[in-house]
Amino acid sequence: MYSFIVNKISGNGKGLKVWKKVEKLLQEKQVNYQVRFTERPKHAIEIVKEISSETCLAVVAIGGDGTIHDVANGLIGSNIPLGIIPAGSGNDLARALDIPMDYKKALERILMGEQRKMDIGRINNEYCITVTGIGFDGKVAEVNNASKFKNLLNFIRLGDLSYAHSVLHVLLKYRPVNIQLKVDGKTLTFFNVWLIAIANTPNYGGGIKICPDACYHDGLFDICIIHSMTKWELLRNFPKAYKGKHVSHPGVTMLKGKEVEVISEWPVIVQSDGELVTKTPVNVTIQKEALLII
Ligand SMILES: Nc1ncnc2c1ncn2[C@@H]1O[C@H](COP(=O)(O)OP(=O)(O)OP(=O)(O)O)[C@@H](O)[C@H]1O
Repeated sequence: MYSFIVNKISGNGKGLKVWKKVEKLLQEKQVNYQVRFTERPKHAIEIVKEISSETCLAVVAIGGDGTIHDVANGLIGSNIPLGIIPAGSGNDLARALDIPMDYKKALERILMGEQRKMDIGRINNEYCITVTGIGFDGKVAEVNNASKFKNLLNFIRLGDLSYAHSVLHVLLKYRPVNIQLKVDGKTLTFFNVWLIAIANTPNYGGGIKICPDACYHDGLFDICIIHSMTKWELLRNFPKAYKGKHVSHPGVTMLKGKEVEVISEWPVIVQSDGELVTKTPVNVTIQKEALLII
């Protein structure tokens, strides 16, 4: 039996539209399934906990990265594989795992049953699947999640642009902060830090390649620190990040590590998979091959 978890409102209603088409296909193919719809943030975690690992072949999330974040947080430690049918605004995890954006192809792949293992990040008692962003992009996630403009862009099928719109909005007011970073026990200090991205997969924000070399099964985070740049420089270099070309700028430091601790001059927002998680200080550790993907 396949258990589907659908966030109807992901991608501004795309979740429900995709589910209706998927359900038709499942019936045509006579696949044994059950479905639950999420009713609120974090509800998917509770739903997953009610699923029996004895009868379940896979839990399939239909939604965006926030939905997958919740489903995966329920699945860790269960040995049930996670299937993904993208239906969000950004779909960065699907992109990183080469999961087709087309629901038919994504479903076919799930039904084929080939499994792979992926690393995940742990922050306190929460798990991060793609990228943990600290500082500027934590604030951007906060603004983006509350944005009405995101819904409008989704409606006209330009959902990928909503993150860029929120970036410009936050840029006007954000103040960079001095940060102490401990990577695998080594302490480093950075001044005027805009953001720190701790990445298991390369992209976030609808295709921004913040850590272009991040690999989901190497047991390491790729870490990007953007510091000592003026607002103007940040703005000018932002488009380059869509191709991962920002990394050669002197204000960009790239590191790798298994455990990252961030202490900042004042508390700044931490987001994981686009969801607000906590504020600094924060400790993020890699959990090698902790999630099965189908
Ligand atoms: N019924 C619901 N009502 C309100 N929020 C919900 C509901 N079900 C799930 N959520 C929350 O909706 C948020 C957004 O979902 P999701 O990230 O999947 O879509 P998205 O933002 O359109 O896509 P992406 O993250 O790929 O840009 C998540 O935080 C999720 O927990």
